[in-house]
Amino acid sequence: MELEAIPGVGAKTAAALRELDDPLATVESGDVAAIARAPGVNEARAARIARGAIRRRHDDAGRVLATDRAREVYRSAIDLLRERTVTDYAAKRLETFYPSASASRIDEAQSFVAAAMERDPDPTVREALAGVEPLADPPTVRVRDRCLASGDAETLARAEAAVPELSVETVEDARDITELARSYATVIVLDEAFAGLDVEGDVHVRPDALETPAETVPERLLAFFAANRDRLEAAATVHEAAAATGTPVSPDGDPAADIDRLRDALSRLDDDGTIVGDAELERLTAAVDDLDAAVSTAESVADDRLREAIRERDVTIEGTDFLSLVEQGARVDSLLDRELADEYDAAMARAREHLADALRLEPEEAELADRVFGDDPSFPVDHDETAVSRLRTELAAARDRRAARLKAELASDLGDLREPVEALVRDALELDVELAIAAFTRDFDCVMPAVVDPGESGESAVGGDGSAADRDSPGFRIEGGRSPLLDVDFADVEAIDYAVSGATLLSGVNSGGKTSTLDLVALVVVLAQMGMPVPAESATVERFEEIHYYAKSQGTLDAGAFEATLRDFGDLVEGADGRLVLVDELESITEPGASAKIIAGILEALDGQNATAVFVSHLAREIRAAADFDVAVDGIEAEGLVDGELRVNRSPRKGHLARSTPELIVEKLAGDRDTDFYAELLEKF
Ligand SMILES: Nc1ncnc2c1ncn2[C@@H]1O[C@H](COP(=O)(O)OP(=O)(O)OP(=O)(O)O)[C@@H](O)[C@H]1O
Repeated sequence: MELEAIPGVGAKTAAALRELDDPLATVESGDVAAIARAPGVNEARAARIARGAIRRRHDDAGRVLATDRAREVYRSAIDLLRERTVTDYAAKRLETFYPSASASRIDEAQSFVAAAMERDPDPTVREALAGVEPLADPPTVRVRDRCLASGDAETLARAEAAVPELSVETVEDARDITELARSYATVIVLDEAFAGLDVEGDVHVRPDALETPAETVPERLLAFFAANRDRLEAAATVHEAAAATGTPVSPDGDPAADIDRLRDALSRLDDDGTIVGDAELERLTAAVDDLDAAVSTAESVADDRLREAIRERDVTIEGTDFLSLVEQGARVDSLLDRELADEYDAAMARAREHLADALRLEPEEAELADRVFGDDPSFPVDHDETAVSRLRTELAAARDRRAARLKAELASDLGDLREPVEALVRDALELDVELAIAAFTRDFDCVMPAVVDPGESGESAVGGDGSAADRDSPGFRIEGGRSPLLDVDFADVEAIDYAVSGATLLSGVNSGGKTSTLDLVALVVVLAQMGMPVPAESATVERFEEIHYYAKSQGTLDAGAFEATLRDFGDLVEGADGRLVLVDELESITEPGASAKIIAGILEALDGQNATAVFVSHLAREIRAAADFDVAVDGIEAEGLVDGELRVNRSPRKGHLARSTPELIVEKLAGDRDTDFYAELLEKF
């Protein structure tokens, strides 16, 4: 499949996606973080691309959300889910769920979601998730003591692209290589032709060096793991915490990467990509760093020793010595040599001992250190700078060799973990998606709905009453539905039952819950077609082609807006099969008489088709009168007035025109007051 075949992916986006390792597989995986690694593609865009790929896979070109209000309900659904995520990744990944009209897409989403619903949103796991993020590629590290060399232009170009960390040098002959070996600690020659070359320095002929980056530049892997240490440790903790709750992240129980090995490798790595925890490397590093200070302390130690020895001795100078001192400018050192030879030797031994101890030198290193304090007596004691410098060079070389070996070893350990840790982190992030769905399920007492085929006649979601059952469209049936979108605490939301097949009016008292019922129906259908659980005890919904939800208009429309609205409905009733139409008080757009006629006309047009429609209206009686067919009416009934407050049964009653609020009040007054006026008024209703 071509990338451009994915809905929403144009030539520019496709070019950006081609920068990914395996663009098609990445886009198909739905891994929003991986898609967002393409240049210029942020996570929101990545979610849209992933959604496009899903649509493409399921041949799902339709747009189920057909109106602004329907799209708002979807946003609310997504927000309720997203609020339950811990990571940004999961929040974005949830956006790849959309209400679909494709049975295969809904099945696919439902099977993922059904497993997610079983998860336990354990607080320790959620806490650990806070530190998990998609793995980042650290900036390229520059390694200055190693270079690649080749005599072939094509190999040089490949080397530059494959190993940007190292300098790439052109060489023509062994002389060039010898020259390079003077400037770089290590030279890696890429041409087979130089095999067997004998030049001085650390020169390797490795034609496969570009294919084995872990050996050529272990720094790359080390930098990757160092930069991602916190994320990796957090992901490891997620896996451990999830396993401890008895519900491991991966279905087969084993994390994608060996966590003990990962933790061990990370403990050997510093945040800047250097090696830690190796006593020998630490010894050598400290020895190089402390060398000057240790030499100077060793001198003081020897001086103290000599000073003490001299102070305690009576030195007898023979006349000839005294004369030679005075006449020939001979130095006291020569006297020291003769008179205090033993003490001088002891002081020097003390200095050497101190140096070896302070720097924790190994015997062969100590031999070099011995030369720092030679046999020429002097007071104060002096050191041999050349010997110090040799010692420094030897120690630094040993340190660098050790570091290089450890880096190579660690990189080879980490090399095996490079791929698995990607999966380790992705699984942890995916777990967050699942836990959000599990939390949503628990918080709103959700069930997995049945989503039935529009063409399944006799499978009506409504059934039960004859009129509805013989329709082709199953419509929806919700039992014990409780909307989380209400302005009351979820605990206080009253459960409602409602089922509709075909077109119906929904009447009822003011504030009885008509709008809330439409919201609940829309939310349940949107969630069901996303493959998500719904807030109800049970629900069966038709797999609708489109959801048209019109919110109540904020007042009478002017002529232009009215005409536009009417045209919308004109389009809506054309080919309305498979559509869910929810309309809230359409009468508010114009004067009541005209409204009733318009609503009656729309219902008539819908009635002949396999559409499911609920029109909330206070004009049910007038609409019925204006319609040429028997309009179905449901009603949210007030059970009565208690202390001036309506007591409502929130579940709409099927085939029932509910009394309006004014009618209820007149009825109450007719009962309370002893005048004919209210009784006569009541008869008019
Ligand atoms: N199922 C319910 N459980 C608890 N409270 C509810 C429920 N349904 C509605 N309510 C409460 O009733 C209020 C009014 O509901 P809603 O706006 O849906 O009524 P309505 O019938 O559309 O009113 P109107 O006829 O004035 O447009 C809501 O704001 C909410 O506080």
